[in-house]
Amino acid sequence: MAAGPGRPALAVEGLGLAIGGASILSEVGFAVARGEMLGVIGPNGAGKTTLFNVLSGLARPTAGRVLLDGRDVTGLPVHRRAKAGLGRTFQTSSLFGALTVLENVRLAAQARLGGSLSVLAFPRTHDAATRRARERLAEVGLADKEGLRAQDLSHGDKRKVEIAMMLATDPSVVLLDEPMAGVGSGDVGALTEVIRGLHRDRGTTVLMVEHHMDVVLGLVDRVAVMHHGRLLAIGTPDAVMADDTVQAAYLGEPV
Ligand SMILES: Nc1ncnc2c1ncn2[C@@H]1O[C@H](COP(=O)(O)OP(=O)(O)OP(=O)(O)O)[C@@H](O)[C@H]1O
Repeated sequence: MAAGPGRPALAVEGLGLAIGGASILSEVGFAVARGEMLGVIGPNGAGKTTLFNVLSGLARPTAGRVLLDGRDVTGLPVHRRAKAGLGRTFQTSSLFGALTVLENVRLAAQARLGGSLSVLAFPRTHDAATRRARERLAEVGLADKEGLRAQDLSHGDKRKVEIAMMLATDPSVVLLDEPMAGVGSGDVGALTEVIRGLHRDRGTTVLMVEHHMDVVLGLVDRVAVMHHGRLLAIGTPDAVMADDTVQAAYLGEPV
């Protein structure tokens, strides 16, 4: 299939993942429109992180397909999907603590711009990467913290650096895995606004796993509810939260 404006930014069809006889994901299918923000929620162990692993290429599904802008990327490794425009942040911090904020983001920018081992080309790439890193840090509101060591930041600011690193790779679709995990209540509002900006100002397509229901429901266009490795429901926050099967899943009743 060729890429085109009417095509979903990301789609999955009949996704399944079985490990040692256990079915971790089963018949998961949905499509995310360009510029849409989709929340992925569900009780612990529902398969949300595994779904993100399959989307980003860390895990290979045993059934089904992943389509990025209409292109079948199911067989592509992580770095090829990243090159095709898929960005991801993780539940746990992926920063180099001893490096500064700017150095962390510059590394991501350099990876995108293509490093060169030539001593003649290096200064040029380095300058371009520094410029790009500073732009992305400004976008997430951390311009004044570029010289701090990453390990000295609050959890909320670390998450913002991770988002800046992801943005430095120019993704068109981003996967945010529990961006609020470990973030103090005082930082949740600012981080929520950074994520809202990704969507509103950049038009980035965003999929976000998050346990903070108030954050998810206040941000997203639609919510997908996972339960026992299956897609239980998908729709607007109001419709999904009014769904009896979703209520039952959260109360631990059989659905
Ligand atoms: N490599 C694996 N081998 C065996 N079981 C696995 C593997 N990866 C995940 N699982 C199991 O699959 C299920 C789904 O796990 P997953 O981490 O995707 O859930 P989750 O919805 O992200 O949970 P949480 O909200 O707690 O992060 C769990 O029961 C988990 O133990």
